[in-house]
Amino acid sequence: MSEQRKITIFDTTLRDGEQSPGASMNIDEKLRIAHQLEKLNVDVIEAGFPIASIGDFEAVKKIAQSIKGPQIAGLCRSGFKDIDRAWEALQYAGERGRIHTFIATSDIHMERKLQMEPAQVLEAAVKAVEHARGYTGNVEFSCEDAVRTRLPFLAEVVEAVIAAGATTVNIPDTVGYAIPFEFYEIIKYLKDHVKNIDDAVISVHCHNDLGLAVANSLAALRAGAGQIECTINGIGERAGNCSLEEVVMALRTRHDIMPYTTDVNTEHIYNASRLLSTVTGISVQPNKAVVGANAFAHEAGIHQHGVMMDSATYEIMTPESIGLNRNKLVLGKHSGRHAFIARLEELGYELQKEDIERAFVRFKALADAKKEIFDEDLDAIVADEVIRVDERFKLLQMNVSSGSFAAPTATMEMDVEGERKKVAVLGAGPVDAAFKAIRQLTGSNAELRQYAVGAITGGTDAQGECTVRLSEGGREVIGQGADEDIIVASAKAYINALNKMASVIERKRASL
Ligand SMILES: CC(=O)SCCNC(=O)CCNC(=O)[C@H](O)C(C)(C)COP(=O)(O)OP(=O)(O)OC[C@H]1O[C@@H](n2cnc3c(N)ncnc32)[C@H](O)[C@@H]1OP(=O)(O)O
Ligand SMILES: CC(C)C(=O)C(=O)O
Repeated sequence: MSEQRKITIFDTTLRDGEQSPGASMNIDEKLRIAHQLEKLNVDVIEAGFPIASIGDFEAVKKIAQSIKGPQIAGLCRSGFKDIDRAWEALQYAGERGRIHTFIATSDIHMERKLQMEPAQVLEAAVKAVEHARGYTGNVEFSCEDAVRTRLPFLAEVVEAVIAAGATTVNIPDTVGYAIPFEFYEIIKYLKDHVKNIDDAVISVHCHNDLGLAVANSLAALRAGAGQIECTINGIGERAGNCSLEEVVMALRTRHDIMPYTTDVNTEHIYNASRLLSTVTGISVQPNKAVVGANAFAHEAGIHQHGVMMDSATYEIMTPESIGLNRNKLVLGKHSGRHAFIARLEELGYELQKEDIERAFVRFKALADAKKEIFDEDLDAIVADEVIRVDERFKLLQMNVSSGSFAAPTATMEMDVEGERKKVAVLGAGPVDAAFKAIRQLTGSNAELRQYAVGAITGGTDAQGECTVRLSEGGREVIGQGADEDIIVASAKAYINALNKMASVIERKRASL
């Protein structure tokens, strides 16, 4: 096996990940995720795009102030205004602050989008890097749409930005077009043709439009790349990015043929995945590699028999290696605060005393209605009682009558921006009546794009979990809610989505 190489893990969940439709996070939510990334021990956290909005600027600043350990990056276009704004937020991370500036280099992007000549793009790239170097010695430059860029021009840009002071040069597959052999050749070409290539770390940033983001990233390492950009659960623009958990676990599991290491504490992967789903409302598909609900489940008799004899017969990694701990205390109505707090801590939640108390009261109420409380129930409780408390619209109480005889009616009482309001409304069904009542009370015109209901765990006493996707003025948000009563869960999800929409609109308005 050739020499060991440490790979830099650059997490962009809070920037490219946030570009997933509906994944917008507020400042507190971003900070919560950043703390989890700190526990994972990623090398770099890309915290946002500071010039995009006041909210994003504040989030990057707060993360730069609070997170110790990982470097903090902020994205900016090649214009000086973007770079200045990025550093204004990143300066709080001191030497750990990284300016990440970019411009597209493919013919289609230069001609059709930027309407710039290649020479102008080259000049803008060099000037951006030089300007960023005026602030920090930690500058990353990305050639957007590198995979569709003519290779001699790509090499020219890479050489020029390294000469200008870029310490990391990123080669993104912006549209997820590459296949592994080809991506290997692109990185190899740069290694062979760029004179000063060893003066910078070569990074890759792969999108998943063909489902090849992880494979392409691994191929690039073989050709000499030293940094992988990735996101938790693979979220990101369109089909998403290279998934952190997949690429890191591939490196750990197949270390026999890939002599590369990372510093990621993989035991925090499962909690990171769950926390992100809870915060964004974007759940993980059951068959998702590494973190899906079925990733360590065995259905077929032959498999079950094998696993009973030796789990390695059908498991190529252990659940414990990603922090999925099967040996846990069973929580139920006879459990006390000690076991409850211990479980929350195992799940990665660090809560204030008063948050724990509120969550515990809700836990006891749920445990009265339900035999066993699962981790997913605890996630829903934390989401409702801790993560979503500072909201503009709150459900106070509701009652819905429905059936095959009387017209479905929802009576709803809400706190709307500090004012107690009540209404009774008829609907085509109970959910329709509840949603109409919420719309009347909040005055919202958002369009309902998707409504889904499921059970958090098995059994008829399971909590119902609802997901609601709303759109308004071209913006899309996802809301989630959970409750033993699925109509109440639906109302909570709708209200959660309205709160997210309000905060997205407010952040955008503040930045204009
Ligand atoms: C591949 C990626 O993922 S890149 C990151 C994508 N992420 C985002 O876009 C999210 C954040 N973006 C935003 O909030 C907004 O797009 C802003 C604040 C950056 C810009 O908003 P606006 O000024 O309204 O411009 P808009 O988004 O409509 O158009 C983009 C402008 O940036 C220019 N541009 C695009 N990329 C670059 C670049 N790398 N360097 C310089 N200019 C660029 C475009 O040519 C266009 O310029 P124009 O306004 O002179 O025509
Ligand atoms: C700005 C770059 C890194 C990017 O997100 C992309 O090209 O997909």
